[in-house]
Amino acid sequence: VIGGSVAKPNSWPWQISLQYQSGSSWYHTCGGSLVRTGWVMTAAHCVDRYARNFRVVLGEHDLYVNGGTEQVISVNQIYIHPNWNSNNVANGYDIALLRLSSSASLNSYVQLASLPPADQILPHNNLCYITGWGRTSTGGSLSDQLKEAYLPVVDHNTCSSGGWWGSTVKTTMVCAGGYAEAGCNGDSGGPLNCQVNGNYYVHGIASFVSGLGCDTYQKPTVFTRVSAYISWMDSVSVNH
Ligand SMILES: CC(C)c1ccc(NC(=O)[C@@H]2CCCN2C(=O)[C@H](CCCC[NH3+])NC(=O)C(F)(F)F)cc1
Repeated sequence: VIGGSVAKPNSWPWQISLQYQSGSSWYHTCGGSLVRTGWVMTAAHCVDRYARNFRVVLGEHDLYVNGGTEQVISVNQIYIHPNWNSNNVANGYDIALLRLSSSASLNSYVQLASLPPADQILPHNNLCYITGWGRTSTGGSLSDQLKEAYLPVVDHNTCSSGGWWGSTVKTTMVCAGGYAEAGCNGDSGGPLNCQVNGNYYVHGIASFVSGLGCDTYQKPTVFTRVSAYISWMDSVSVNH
């Protein structure tokens, strides 16, 4: 996350750290959201590479400090959207569901995300926050502690216009961005937390930013629009 500030610990209790094993160590690679006690929602591009060992850390704040609130659960199965094409993130479908090997215990540090109703579209400038442990500057290092940044919605009309993202952005995506705030590598898969009638809902899954830099002018962070995939998620979790 570029800009913003360190989040109050566990104030986004559905945020998870998706980690992969290399040798005997584990590394943060993406964010994600707990959507059922046994299911995590993340980006397809986070898990579409060669078979890796993944684990999910819930109740996390500082990646390098054991705060005593963490729950570490291994990933049993990965369900990537069937239409996802790793060679073309502009197509959309950058969404995956991870089946956990055991159920998370819900408490004040670990809670389920609220998902929006199917097909809900938020208005321009709707209040949202991106959260994540991603790079704090383009080419910089990951954040040790979970960060949050104010990222108001940029409506499709604006986001898909010339000078902005143009036709790269589809209606199955949500754009959000200030001018100094943005998602960055390592925030992928994490939530765009949007306030609707006083409650926060996960409306986006961090998908891509400009290859020219995470906070490039008129290239707001692009998220998978969660409300476009409610029925797909229901069908996966009901059948598995
Ligand atoms: C749509 C197409 C023209 C396109 C547009 C932007 C990109 N951006 C990028 O690839 C930049 C550079 C490093 C990682 N990155 C990203 O945008 C990465 C992974 C994208 C996955 C693409 N296979 N995503 C993120 O950093 C984010 F925003 F989710 F936190 C890639 C492709």
